[in-house]
Amino acid sequence: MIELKNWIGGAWTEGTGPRLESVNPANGEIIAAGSMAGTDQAAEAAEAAAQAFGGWRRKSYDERKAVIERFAEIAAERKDEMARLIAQETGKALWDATTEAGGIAGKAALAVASYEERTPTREKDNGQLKLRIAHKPHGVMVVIGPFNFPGHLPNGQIIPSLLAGNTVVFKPSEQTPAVGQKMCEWWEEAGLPAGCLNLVHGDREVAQALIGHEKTAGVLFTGGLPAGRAIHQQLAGRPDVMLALELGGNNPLIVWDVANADDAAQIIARSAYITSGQRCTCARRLIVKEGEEGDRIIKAVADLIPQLSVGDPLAEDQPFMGPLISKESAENALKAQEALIADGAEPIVKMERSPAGPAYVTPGLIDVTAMGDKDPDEEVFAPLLKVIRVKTFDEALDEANDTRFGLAAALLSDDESLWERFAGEIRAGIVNWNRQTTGASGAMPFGGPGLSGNHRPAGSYAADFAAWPMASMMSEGPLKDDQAVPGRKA
Ligand SMILES: NC(=O)C1=CN([C@@H]2O[C@H](COP(=O)(O)OP(=O)(O)OC[C@H]3O[C@@H](n4cnc5c(N)ncnc54)[C@H](O)[C@@H]3O)[C@@H](O)[C@H]2O)C=CC1
Ligand SMILES: O=C(O)CCC(=O)N[C@@H](CCC(=O)O)C(=O)O
Repeated sequence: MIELKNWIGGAWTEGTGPRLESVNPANGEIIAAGSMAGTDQAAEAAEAAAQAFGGWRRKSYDERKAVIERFAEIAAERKDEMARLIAQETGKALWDATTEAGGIAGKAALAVASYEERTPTREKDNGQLKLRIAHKPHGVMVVIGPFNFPGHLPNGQIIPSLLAGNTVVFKPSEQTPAVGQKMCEWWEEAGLPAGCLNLVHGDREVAQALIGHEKTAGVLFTGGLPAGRAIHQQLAGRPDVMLALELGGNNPLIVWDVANADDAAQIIARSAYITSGQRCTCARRLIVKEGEEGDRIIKAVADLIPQLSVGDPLAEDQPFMGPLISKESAENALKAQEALIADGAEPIVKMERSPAGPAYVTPGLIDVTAMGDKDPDEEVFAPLLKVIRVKTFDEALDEANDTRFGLAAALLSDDESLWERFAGEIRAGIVNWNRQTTGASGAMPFGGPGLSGNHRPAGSYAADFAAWPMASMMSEGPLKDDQAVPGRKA
């Protein structure tokens, strides 16, 4: 079993808070245990990061980049070890966890490219003056991670932060602390100076202590809307703190004028059911044409569902998907489905408990057309896809945009002119044509409008929230005031 420890100022320290256990949702085994940090230890971590800031920001960009590249080499060498740990801790199928582990290693090169494209120092001459735009680190960045991508997503905030010269306190999700700890061990091995990255384990109380600490200059959060809102409220009146919120979605997928229903069904399944529906980019609403075409698409998805195997994430014969993160999460998802049915939804393929174990559910497909406005605009973080039938493409667009969120959307269509209309009118940050809603590219921004965040996208735009711009006008040569001012006597 992995012993959970906090990493504060370069020292691995026992937590003084409540006991923390990380449970493998596939079989209920405890895979890691220890204690959460006390709130005093959270404060120590923020102080350690503040102390390390001066030394780290004064290192040259190339020196910082070298440490980050060493971390990436370790992550690439140990990808399989990380993939196994991710699979055990999250319940993701090993093939899925392997993709995440590969993303951890790949982030360094992407972040370097983004930094150099978006926030390098630039100078230009306007004839009389030199103009310079430089970028400065904020200071101590608090990174609060989710369970569903416990490595890749916080890593996508830690690396750009460090590259820009910030120092970091990282609090992984209490449901997946071991993956976060493993990444910190690799940073230590890569030679990151003490205090530049600190790890504190804990729940909301520890997060709140970090967010409210006087030395905290930025909060980079990935998680659900309720927690994102609470953080936004905690920081009300603190415009000096950089806040980047990467929240959930209620993502639409329109299928319109498609000849090949079976191929469409494969893409729909990858959008809705990958990672057991536990991706913020998962499609939640399938919008189809009323009548024969819609029926054909729905039938193709319903026929595909029994072929999507659900089982042990580490089985030799890999399943399509593993369990949800916990038994409670499975129970909540089934309750959400029952509430929809009670309010008029018609199950096409019911999401069911799986015999594989209490955290497992099977993919579900449910027609909510008759519910109209009674269909709640909420994210159900599970493999449940709602079907909505509409008459026209205009109605499909209106339906797709009828959400408070705005993270991801996709159109499956053989008609390019529909794609151009979709791209022009859809309100979402990640918008694809004939591709699944999931599996975003790290070479592009990652985030969206509405309640999916606060307009601080991650991905390649993480460079922007990792640094602030400084604009300078520079006049070379000996000081001479040669600017005429009206009303000044010579
Ligand atoms: N837009 C994006 O980039 C992504 C968004 N997500 C969203 O994350 C959610 C799933 O992840 P979960 O781990 O269940 O999210 P969560 O919101 O329950 O927890 C995320 C983190 O927030 C902390 N936390 C919880 N309440 C808090 C509070 N009041 N103040 C401060 N911190 C608090 C937790 O300890 C955890 O570390 C889904 O809603 C999903 O859509 C997940 C991945 C990517
Ligand atoms: O920042 C990046 O490198 C790209 C973001 C990314 O990998 N997104 C994943 C998972 C995020 C989630 O849905 O929870 C995706 O688009 O599938």
